[in-house]
Amino acid sequence: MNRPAILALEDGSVFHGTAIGADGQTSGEVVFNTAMTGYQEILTDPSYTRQIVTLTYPHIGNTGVNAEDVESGGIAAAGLVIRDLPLLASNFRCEQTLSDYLKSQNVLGIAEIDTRRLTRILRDKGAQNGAILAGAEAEGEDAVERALAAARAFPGLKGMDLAKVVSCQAPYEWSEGEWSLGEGYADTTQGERPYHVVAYDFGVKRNILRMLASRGCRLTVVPAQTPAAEVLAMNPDGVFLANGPGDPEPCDYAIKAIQEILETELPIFGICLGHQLLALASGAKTVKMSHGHHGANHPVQDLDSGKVMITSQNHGFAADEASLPANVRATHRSLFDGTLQGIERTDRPAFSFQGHPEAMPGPQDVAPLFGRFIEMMKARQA
Ligand SMILES: NC(=O)CC[C@H](N)C(=O)O
Repeated sequence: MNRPAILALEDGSVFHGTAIGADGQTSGEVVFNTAMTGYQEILTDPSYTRQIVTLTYPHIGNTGVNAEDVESGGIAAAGLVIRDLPLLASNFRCEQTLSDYLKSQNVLGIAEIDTRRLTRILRDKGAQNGAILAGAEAEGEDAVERALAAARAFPGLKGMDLAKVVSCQAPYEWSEGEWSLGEGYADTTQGERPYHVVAYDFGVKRNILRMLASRGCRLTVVPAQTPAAEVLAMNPDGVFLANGPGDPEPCDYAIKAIQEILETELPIFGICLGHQLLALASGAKTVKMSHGHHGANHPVQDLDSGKVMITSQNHGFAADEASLPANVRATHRSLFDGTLQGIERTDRPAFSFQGHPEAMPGPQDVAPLFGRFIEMMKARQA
């Protein structure tokens, strides 16, 4: 039996479809992601907290879901919007259908709407606040009115500090990710990983931790509001600033901590929200973008080499290149809209990237940035 669902946007657009997840109501900022694969990683990326994600690829759910392809402990997105849910989920790793997965985590989803029309609205007008009603909530003459009211009641992500909401509550150690010293070493897998990295958890994706661990990092993941003094007392070789949801600007605790860590000579590497926070801590400004970047095929240019990389992206805010102070250099730029994609401090061993070098989902072109962080720690140890 099909259950009804409604998606409403703050601009008054209304879509009628079928409920594929839990019944009830949800609201958030509606964004579109153009990646063709990775729906499970997208749903569980904490950076999507309070965002309703529509996927432009039309068939979503073909391979079902499994317990491994997750970027956090559960679904973080506020809702899912798709064109078509296949009748059958089929893959040797499939443990559950996408629909059962959404229901089991009490997350709403809507299918059988014109996602091309929706995407054009978001592209032309910018990301919209929106709401989904599903099941009994979507029935009755006043359902559309209630959906529009819920969409307009969402306050918007600007000014919203979500990093401290999704962050871990207590520090923990991370070692998942195969590590070896590499070719040429007799003993490739034994012994202690050589670099101790403290990672600020603003909503960290697990594949970032895996990629650091597999390059020789022992990781201590700490809550977003951990003061710099506590981090420095752990005597790290480097500090990592994670991705995360919401607006970077209100994260004053993180900006202050990063400023204090910048006073030392510790290597710092930031990804996405971590990049925006490094920019803010260095005196630059961030801005809300129109519809942001969410996809796995975004061309980004390395400004030093001229090389163009295909990258994975998920952000709705950006550090403003025009606001960079003299001791911050632009290192990367988006070839889609010219926005800033990477920075480095000229006076400190600190750099950051706006897109996702860990690329889950996505291409691996930017993965060497992890190696750059390792080289900085190696240089400091020497
Ligand atoms: N993936 C991220 O870290 C996103 C950063 C920030 N929340 C933004 O939307 O721009």
